[in-house]
Amino acid sequence: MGCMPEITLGQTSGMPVLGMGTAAYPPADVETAKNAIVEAIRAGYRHFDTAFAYRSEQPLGEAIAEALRLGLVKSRDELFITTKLWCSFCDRDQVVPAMKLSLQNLQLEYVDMYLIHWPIRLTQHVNKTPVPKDQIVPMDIKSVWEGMEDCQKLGFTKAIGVSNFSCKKLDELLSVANIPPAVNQVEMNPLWNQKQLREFCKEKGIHVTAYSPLGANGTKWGDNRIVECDVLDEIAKARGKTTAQVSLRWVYEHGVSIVTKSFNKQRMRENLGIFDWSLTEEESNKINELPQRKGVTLASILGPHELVLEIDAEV
Ligand SMILES: NC(=O)C1=CN([C@@H]2O[C@H](COP(=O)(O)OP(=O)(O)OC[C@H]3O[C@@H](n4cnc5c(N)ncnc54)[C@H](OP(=O)(O)O)[C@@H]3O)[C@@H](O)[C@H]2O)C=CC1
Ligand SMILES: O=C[C@H](O)[C@@H](O)[C@@H](O)[C@H](O)C(=O)O
Repeated sequence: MGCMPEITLGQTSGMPVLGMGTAAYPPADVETAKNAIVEAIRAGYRHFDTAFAYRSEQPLGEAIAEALRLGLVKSRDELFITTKLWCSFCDRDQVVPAMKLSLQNLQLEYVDMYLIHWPIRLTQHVNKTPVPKDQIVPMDIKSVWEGMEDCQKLGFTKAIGVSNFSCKKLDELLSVANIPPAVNQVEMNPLWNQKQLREFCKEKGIHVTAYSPLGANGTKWGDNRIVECDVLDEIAKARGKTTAQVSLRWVYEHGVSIVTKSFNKQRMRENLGIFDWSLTEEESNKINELPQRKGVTLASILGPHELVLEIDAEV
């Protein structure tokens, strides 16, 4: 697989640049998810991305316990774990309790990174989507961030950050934050290159993590336009790689970290094979010219409500 580089963010131990995502579609049962995660640890993954909303915290926790039992890792510190505050907890007094709930699901004493999942608040817990319009309200960034800072100060997480924040939302956050966000996790792949947001984050010292780097192939929030892209396919064939590897390598060469999900033994290994080769300038330029389109929208999750569409439209 080649040696996996790590990124140092504040007080965290190094974050392996490629992590395993755990948002499965169709949703995986606890046993399936747990077994896939143990397999990923066996294959060499040390960075895992979960969220309260994915219901994958419990299987991830069980997989970590199992990996420790099996001796696949010697201590929990060898793993980098990210989880996320769901929108229904985006209220000053609910942030620390939500963090504790996630730790309980994970059977862990701390996570390495805690992110605000989306810059919006839901007034109720919902099990069904689309969410009724009257339950979707703006999030008070200042007070929610105070709760996130509490989580870090209390030692529940090594670092805090955000996800799906636009330049505008980051500006708002930076103007009130005592601890600046370490990370902004956003969709990024050859068809949605996030040029503007990446430049903004670089200037402000915020590290970008790319999600859905394969276009979320086969899920309800993505499609096959990356893994079946002609331009990527041509490069892949010429280099003896797969379109997925070409996409992941292209994302990696932009200085960001990546979370990508596969619960398939062969594909999770395939996705690790991006560190012992590089794209030529000509290949990169070809990929850079691909027409852009945003894949993952909040509207596809919560419904096409005005506030949600506003968030989807911001870059
Ligand atoms: N912060 C946020 O709002 C969001 C965060 N995320 C996080 O990012 C992670 C990754 O993003 P995700 O949306 O899952 O999408 P990805 O782009 O990582 O694609 C995952 C899908 O592609 C398939 N796949 C994996 N490897 C290959 C391959 N080599 N060739 C072909 N198909 C492949 C997987 O199926 P299979 O398992 O069968 O291999 C899965 O269906 C998530 O799991 C989640 O942790 C995702 C969306 C939003
Ligand atoms: O059930 C669906 C999944 O949780 C999906 O909502 C996420 O992957 C999402 O795109 C995210 O916000 O992270």
